[in-house]
Amino acid sequence: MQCRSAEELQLLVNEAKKSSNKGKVADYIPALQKANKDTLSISLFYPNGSCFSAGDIKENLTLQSISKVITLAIALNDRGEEYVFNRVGQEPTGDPFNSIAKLETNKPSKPLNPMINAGALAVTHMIEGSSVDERFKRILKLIQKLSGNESISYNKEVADSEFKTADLNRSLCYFLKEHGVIDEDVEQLIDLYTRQCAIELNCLDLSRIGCVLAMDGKDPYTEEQLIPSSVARICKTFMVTCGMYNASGEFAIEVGIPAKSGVSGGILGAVPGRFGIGIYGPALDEKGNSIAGMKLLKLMSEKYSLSMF
Ligand SMILES: NC(=O)CC[C@H](N)C(=O)O
Repeated sequence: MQCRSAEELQLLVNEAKKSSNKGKVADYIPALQKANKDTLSISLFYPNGSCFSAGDIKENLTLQSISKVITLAIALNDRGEEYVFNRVGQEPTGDPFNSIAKLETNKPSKPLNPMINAGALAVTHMIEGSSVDERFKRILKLIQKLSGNESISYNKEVADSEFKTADLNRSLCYFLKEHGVIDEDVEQLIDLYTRQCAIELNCLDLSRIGCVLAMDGKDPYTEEQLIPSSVARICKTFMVTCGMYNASGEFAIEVGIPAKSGVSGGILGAVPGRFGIGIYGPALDEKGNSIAGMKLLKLMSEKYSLSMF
């Protein structure tokens, strides 16, 4: 079953939106505090090009942690599975996304998965290119292709704001450097990472990216294989096991679709073989997931039988 109309979707949005007041906009990246806590929008994009939406889907959001899925796809392409997974693990942590704890206790010392900050920083380090600009352009280019929107760029204010305050991420990098997981200049890596997190798009763009992932990496319009299907499979698997931080298990039970969230309040969803989802709801729960976005996905999963389990 699929969503029959934007009106039907709007009713679910109205219901889910009620939970926004229990959440809080991210403030550890100062520029994100400007977001409107009560916003909730969604776009669903189907392989035949049809799209349903509710809320202001043209409102922009930055990718934040959602970018980790895209950089993983590039690193797997650039370096191959063996290289990537020798340096980053494949297991959920049960810890917050920016935790440093398991880097010390896990032996050998490597990040447990590519969806936590430590793992994502190691993955971004692996992206090939002769300069930060060139590596960043490669990330941006893939996002433009996946979303079919060449005008996507990054929000410099958000990137600068995170760059100035990213001391915890710097600590993760120095730890990784000490243990030989990365070997580049930390400021340079933080520059690239904060730019990747600040890539700015809207729900519609996000839902198109989700649709390509749902269709195993193939653009349903052009039929171009934008990401190899084996890479798309790995990305979607990490989205299931680690995509919603330390709420991924509960999310798998309650919603049951591959999804990745970011602290901007974005959620990228891919319902395998069916459609892509883009959500923006900046009020976050205590784990950093969009509180109304999670509620909306739960309502949708129940109504449209979306769970893959
Ligand atoms: N959970 C997130 O979205 C985190 C991304 C953010 N840029 C950070 O590194 O802290």
